[in-house]
Amino acid sequence: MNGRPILTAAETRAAEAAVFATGVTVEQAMEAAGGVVAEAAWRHAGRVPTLVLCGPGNNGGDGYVIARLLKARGLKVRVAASGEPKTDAARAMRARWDGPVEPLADVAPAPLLIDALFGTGLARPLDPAIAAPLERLAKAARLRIAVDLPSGVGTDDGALLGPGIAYEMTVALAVLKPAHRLQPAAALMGRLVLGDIDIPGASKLVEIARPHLPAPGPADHKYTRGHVVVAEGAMPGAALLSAMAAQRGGAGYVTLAGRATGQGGPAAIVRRDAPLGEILADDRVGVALVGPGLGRDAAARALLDVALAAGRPLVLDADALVLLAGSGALSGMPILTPHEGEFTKLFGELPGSRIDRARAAAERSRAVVVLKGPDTVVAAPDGRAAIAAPAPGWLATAGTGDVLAGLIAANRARGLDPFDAACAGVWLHGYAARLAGAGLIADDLIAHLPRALEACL
Ligand SMILES: NC(=O)C1=CN([C@@H]2O[C@H](COP(=O)(O)OP(=O)(O)OC[C@H]3O[C@@H](n4cnc5c(N)ncnc54)[C@H](O)[C@@H]3O)[C@@H](O)[C@H]2O)[C@H](O)CC1
Ligand SMILES: [K+]
Repeated sequence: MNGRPILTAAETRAAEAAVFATGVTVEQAMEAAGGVVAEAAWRHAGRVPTLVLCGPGNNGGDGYVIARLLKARGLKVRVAASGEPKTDAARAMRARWDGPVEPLADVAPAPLLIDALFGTGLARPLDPAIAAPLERLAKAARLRIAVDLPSGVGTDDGALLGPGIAYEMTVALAVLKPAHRLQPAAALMGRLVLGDIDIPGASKLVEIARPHLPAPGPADHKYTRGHVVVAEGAMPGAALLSAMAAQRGGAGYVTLAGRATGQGGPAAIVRRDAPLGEILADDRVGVALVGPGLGRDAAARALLDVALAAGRPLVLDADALVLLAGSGALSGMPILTPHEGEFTKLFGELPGSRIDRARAAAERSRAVVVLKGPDTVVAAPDGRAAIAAPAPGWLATAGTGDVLAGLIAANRARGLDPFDAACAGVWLHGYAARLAGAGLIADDLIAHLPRALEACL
């Protein structure tokens, strides 16, 4: 799978254990971890008086190493701890720290705060006796750096288990964890740096990577590049946005068909008033996109039924998802693109993290599920899943979902597998949003798609 692996706390421990089984010691891994964080802190903050907060586990162990290494570089470093170290490796690192260790409760702040209280081992919400001084010291500092994770977030679900402090930098150790990309935790990370400590991790969960989308070759023509048919329903503006996004997103041929309610848009988009079933009977149709502006009435239902029966690759969005509520497994592995509200209507209240929920929904529906949001998750029925890197909050505006559906449709029509097509669409969408910048509207995203595509050649 493309993209940086993301490992849960248990998977990270298993990856560490596999390395320890080869003869590497925990102390060596901890020295390496402390080394990468000290280096990153030095490069980020320079010669700044520093306070390192150490917890009871191996995250705290990393903290004692960081304190020693920064002190060796000539920094003024103080250490405060929430208690005595509880692991052998952390005790060993505590013993190698030659300065005092102050109690957390009443320690004075410093301009740089390094938080090594808890990492992947946090098992429950932070006690106020730890959360209160952490918050006080973070507020008084000028710069805040988190070791592996901000203390007080759920590693696997990104939940808030502490004061929700925003850091300037987080140094993820060995691999990314779900909390680095899942909200609300992801918003606290600041600059996210991956600290390589030579512990390889493989996972069925990755960060969505820039896709490779080669330019059309000499043998390509409009149909090999992908023919996207977008169903036009009650609100034709939404379908037009999807159609334009599919077109600028690389599709060779885009047709609007269905209720023939719309007008306007580029002359290169073909409008047909033949019955949708007749149009989808053409085996050169690469994908049918149904849902944006579809409506929820009998006519909408009829269009959806025609598309479901046509046997073409499908992308189902918006109203189509609401109409699908209560249906079981779907055939042909369609791509479903619900936001939270549509997801709940479609699948009910599922337990677990956004990743767990998207995976369960994908398995149940036999579809690729794109659970949209500030931390979009893509999941396939075979367990593959991917999380998008943070995209600009400016995407929270009308029509951007229609653009995403069109982009995913274009990538599916060009022949990508449903999971890869969904990931490619999400990546292009986020990248186009960064190019479009502050105050973007959905139409601006479409205007920036050619440059986003160029980045993938
Ligand atoms: N990824 C790697 O290869 C390496 C990671 N390292 C660092 O180790 C931590 C994980 O260490 P671990 O000891 O498993 O967990 P923590 O330090 O996060 O904390 C466990 C410790 O805390 C207690 N505890 C849990 N929740 C609470 C709470 N709410 N209040 C109080 N105490 C709590 C628990 O009982 C334990 O005693 C990882 O993040 C990296 O930073 C290593 O350096 C090796 C390489
Ligand atoms: K931490």
